[in-house]
Amino acid sequence: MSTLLAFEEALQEIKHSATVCVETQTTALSNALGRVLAKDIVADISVPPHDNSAMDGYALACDDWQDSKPFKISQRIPAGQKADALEPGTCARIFTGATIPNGADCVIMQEDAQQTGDTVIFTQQPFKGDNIRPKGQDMQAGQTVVKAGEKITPMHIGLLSSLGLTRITVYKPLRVGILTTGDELVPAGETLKEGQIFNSNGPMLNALVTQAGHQVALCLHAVDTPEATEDALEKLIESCDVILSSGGVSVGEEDHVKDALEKLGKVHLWKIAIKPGKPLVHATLKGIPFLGLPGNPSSTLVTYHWFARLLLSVCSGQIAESPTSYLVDAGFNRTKTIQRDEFIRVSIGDDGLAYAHAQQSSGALLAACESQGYLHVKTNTQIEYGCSYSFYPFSAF
Ligand SMILES: Nc1nc2c(c(=O)[nH]1)N[C@H]1C(S)=C(S)[C@@H](COP(=O)(O)OP(=O)(O)OC[C@H]3O[C@@H](n4cnc5c(N)ncnc54)[C@H](O)[C@@H]3O)O[C@H]1N2
Ligand code: MOO
Repeated sequence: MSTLLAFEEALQEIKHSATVCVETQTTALSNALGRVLAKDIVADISVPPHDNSAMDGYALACDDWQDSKPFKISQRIPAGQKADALEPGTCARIFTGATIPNGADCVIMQEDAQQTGDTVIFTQQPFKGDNIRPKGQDMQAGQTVVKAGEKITPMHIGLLSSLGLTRITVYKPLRVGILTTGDELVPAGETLKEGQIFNSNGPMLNALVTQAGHQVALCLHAVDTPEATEDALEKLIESCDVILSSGGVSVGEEDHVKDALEKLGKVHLWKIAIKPGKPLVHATLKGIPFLGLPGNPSSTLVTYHWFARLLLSVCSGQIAESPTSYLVDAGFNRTKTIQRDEFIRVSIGDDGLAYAHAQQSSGALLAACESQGYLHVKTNTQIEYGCSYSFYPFSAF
């Protein structure tokens, strides 16, 4: 146990060893959803570009107001039209989004006005700035509005369109290679022979990588021999920016991934104090970052969520953000402690408490599908009913 690296230390080590491994390109903003911004975007105009009305109503200088005083309507300003300077002592009929004329400093909404012909009276006293959206309220010219490393969301597409942008600089998609290992594995669709199981980690990793916005460049499978493992790794090195593997990282003589890594590259860390996922291995192969995830499907899932997701984020140019968590109270007790940080698959009950799925084996995947996230129980910690622990919904990853 003493040789296991602490969870937080492993996270920091993987995060700090990773660098951006993709080039940049420009792309149409309309095609940029989910891409990673490569250069800060600085607003070159203010939005809105001029003071404008937040209401349909009347623009005037509020110092001119007196209770029930009739105001002449000296101009009509629909949105999208140039406004003339306000004739002193008058008001302008104005509509939502229209430019505030020079000389006016408030807008009275039409529900608080009585218009007769081309005059209008206002019974409520207005104040400076009422119903005016000032120039630059949303963004000021010169302001950095989106930072390099942010993933473009639909809100960003709207925001950048409001600056008039049509093209932006993004990182090229990260090409991820996936290697599954194991003599017992056959692809779904084939017929199982005695002792065989279907390969579930390959398709699951493919989906996780794709969901994160990266490109799966090559998926290979290697039987449990050193030659097959090295051969597959050599092929992945040729065509990928980062490589993930599943299985073959434990201590048995059928586990060849770690030896192959030592032969072809440099191993940085092996074995972490987490459950599930202990035999995780991190290496570099000819300059290419590599993470070997343990083969038990829930260990693959947990180590992907915590470590591979982080590595791929940094390599793809993203700002490495920790997954969002919140504190929830446990709805169960467990007196036994273990010397590993544990990620228990739990659901949140109607009472707001976290309940552990009955099946916590690292070989079981249905438990993850039937749960809502992880309860993080730190090393050597008991679980006490009603005490708070960090809950990470699966959507946080
Ligand atoms: N003597 C010890 N044995 C084991 C240790 C240990 O410390 N000492 N650690 C255990 C832990 S913890 C884990 S986790 C596993 C991880 O082992 P590997 O990463 O070497 O994985 P494999 O042995 O190749 O496979 C483990 C398990 O997962 C199934 N598997 C593998 N790949 C897939 C796949 N693509 N799809 C579906 N299922 C897969 C495989 O059939 C095995 O059942 O080691 C423990 N042993
Ligand atoms: O650490 Mo292993 O992933 O529990 O089975």
